Amino acid sequence: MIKMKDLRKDFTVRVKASRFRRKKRTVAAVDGVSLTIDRGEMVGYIGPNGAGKSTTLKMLTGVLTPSSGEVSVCGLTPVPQRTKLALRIGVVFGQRSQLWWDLPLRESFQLLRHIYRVPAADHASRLKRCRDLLDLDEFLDTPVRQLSLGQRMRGELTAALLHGPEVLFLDEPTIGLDVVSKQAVRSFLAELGATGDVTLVLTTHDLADIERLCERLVVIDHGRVVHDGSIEALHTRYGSRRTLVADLEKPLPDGFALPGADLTAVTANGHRVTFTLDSTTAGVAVAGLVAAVPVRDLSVVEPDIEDVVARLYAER
Ligand SMILES: Nc1ncnc2c1ncn2[C@@H]1O[C@H](COP(=O)(O)OP(=O)(O)OP(=O)(O)O)[C@@H](O)[C@H]1O
Repeated sequence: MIKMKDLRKDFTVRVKASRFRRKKRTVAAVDGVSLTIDRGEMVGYIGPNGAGKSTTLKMLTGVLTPSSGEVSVCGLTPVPQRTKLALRIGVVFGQRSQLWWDLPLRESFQLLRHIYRVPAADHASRLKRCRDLLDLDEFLDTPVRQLSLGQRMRGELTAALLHGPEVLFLDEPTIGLDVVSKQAVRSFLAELGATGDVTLVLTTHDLADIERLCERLVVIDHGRVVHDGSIEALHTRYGSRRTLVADLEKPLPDGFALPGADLTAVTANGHRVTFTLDSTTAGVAVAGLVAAVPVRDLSVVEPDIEDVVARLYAER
C-alpha cells in the first residue's frame, strides 16, 4: 500500500557564518528511509521534534518532492499523480484545516462531496457513521470558526473520510485536545482500524495514541529509522520491566528475596514494597510474596512507553 525506498529530502538553509556573511548548509530532513506498509496496517510514526516526520508525510501525500529515492502510495507516485492520489487518501494535519472557516460543518461536507464526486448514498452512509461515532450532531450547523479545537478535529476526521480513502495520514490528530475529545478521536480511529479497510499512518507526540491504536511503531530520528517493530519489541530492546507493587499487613522479614525480581522500593514503614520483575512472571512473584507475608492489596504495573521512548531519544 505504501512503499518508500531510500527516500531522502534535503533542505538548503542559510546559516550565519560571520557577522556579515551567511552560508548555505544542507539539512537532510529525511535521510534514506525505506519502509513498506501493508493494507490495513496501523502504523505509529514517531520521533523527537525535527526528526523528519512531517517531511515524510508531505512526501507521501504529494506536497513535497523527494530529493531522491522512491515512494509510492496506492501504486501511485505522489507528486506527479497527486490529483489521482487525493481521491484515494485522506489527510489530517492537526495544525491545518481542510474545512471552510465561514461555513457550517454540514455545508463543508456537502462541498467535499461535490469536489470528490462521491455518490450521494455513499456520502450519506459515511457521514451517518461519523456523526454517530464522533457525536457531530450538536455542532453540525455551527460555522467552523466557532468550533472548539476538539469539535473541529472531529470535523476534520470526518472530512478526510467522506470520500472513502484507502489510506489515512494523520499528523498530530490529538494535539491540544482535552481528555474526553482525545478518547473520542482514539476510539473512532480504533473502530476504523478494526475494519481492516483503511491503512493508517499516524504521527504524534502523545504516546497514548500509539499504545491505543498502533501495533507497529516506527521511530525516526535525524531523518533515519531507528526502530521498526511492535511496542513490545521496543520494551524488550530497552529491557523495560514490569513492576509489582504490594501493600503488606506487616513488613517483609529480614533478608527476604524473590527469585528473579529486585526489591526496588520499600515505603510506608515497610508496608508497601515494589519489586521489579526481571526473569520471573507476575504470577510466580505474587505466589512467593503471599507465602511469606499477608498481602492486603497488589498491582502489576506495565512498563511505561514514555520512559522507553525517552531513553531511546536520549541515547542518540
Ligand atoms: N521548508 C523547510 N525548509 C528548511 N528546513 C526545513 C523545512 N521543513 C522542515 N525543515 C527541517 O527539516 C527537519 C525535519 O522537520 P520536520 O518538520 O519533518 O520534523 P518533525 O519530525 O515533523 O518535527 P515536529 O515533531 O517538531 O513536528 C528539521 O530540522 C526542520 O527544521
